Amino acid sequence: MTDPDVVLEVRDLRMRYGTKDVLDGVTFAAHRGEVLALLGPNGAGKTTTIEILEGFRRRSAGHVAVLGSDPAHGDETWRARLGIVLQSWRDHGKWRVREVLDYLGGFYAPYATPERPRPWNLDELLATVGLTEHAGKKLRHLSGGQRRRLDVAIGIVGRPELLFLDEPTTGFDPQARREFHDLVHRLADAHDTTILLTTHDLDEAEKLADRILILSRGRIIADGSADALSRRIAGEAEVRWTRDGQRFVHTTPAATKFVHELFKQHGEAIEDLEVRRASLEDTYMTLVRQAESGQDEIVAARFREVGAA
Ligand SMILES: Nc1ncnc2c1ncn2[C@@H]1O[C@H](COP(=O)(O)OP(=O)(O)OP(=O)(O)O)[C@@H](O)[C@H]1O
Repeated sequence: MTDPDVVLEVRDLRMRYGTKDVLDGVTFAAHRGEVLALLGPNGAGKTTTIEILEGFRRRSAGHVAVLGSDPAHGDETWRARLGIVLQSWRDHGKWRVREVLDYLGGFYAPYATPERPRPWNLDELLATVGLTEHAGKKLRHLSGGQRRRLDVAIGIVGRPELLFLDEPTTGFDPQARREFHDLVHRLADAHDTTILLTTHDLDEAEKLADRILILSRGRIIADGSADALSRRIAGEAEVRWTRDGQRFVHTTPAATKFVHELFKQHGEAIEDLEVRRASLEDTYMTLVRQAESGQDEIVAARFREVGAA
């Protein structure tokens, strides 16, 4: 029987453009309320994957179920349960923010349920994405960041159960980025929305995602929390300290024990102590480099270990 908590199920997904295999057996699943970040180098196939899941692109082979349906045959009711924020959205510059949201929101009204009133209340939505004071502005007068906030508002106006975000924070200033991160957490925690996002900002992925998926050479080469990936793959921490004006660096898998010994030996002579675990960026670079240099077997074995953790 299918698990109703599984919102996305992708098994052995393949995509070929001409003679080029872009997706070569992609497999992963997402559960209700989970936030997944899909990472990978330029051209890895992230947008292709997302477009297949959205029903905008026909896959070459493999099994895909999105909210229980095959996206290649998704009907209107199915589509109304999805939210999509594309990399860019072209439209009429003379429209005003409030009008666009009101107009698009209207399409979702027939699909309202007691648990999910649709569309989102307009004033609440404008406040949620920080566009209240720009509600009367024409689209062509919005700044890049305001435009991106509107893209997000368009993506969530129908209160989606599953939201796709393709590089959502491009052009956001630090405050808008932080507000957007809070919104993603709220959508996942309070509204039980499952979110699949792509980003090249690893710091953002680490902050937002419950799970990180790394796509490289047509396959998922890692799937796990940022913490689990960095612990299982990079394993070691770097300890830095100063003693008598001299700087020291030591790499160890047992940082706490090492620091304890260090203090036992040198006590207060230790200054500027720092313990640094491998960041998601270190992990990402290691994994992608291994995959690209053809060490897929090692990567796959480690992936299985992480998966089993
Ligand atoms: N319609 C198409 N026809 C032929 N090749 C395509 C088509 N769309 C994408 N590709 C190729 O497929 C590969 C994957 O592209 P895709 O846009 O999915 O990658 P991406 O991971 O989203 O990249 P980026 O990080 O640069 O956005 C690229 O090599 C691209 O050139």
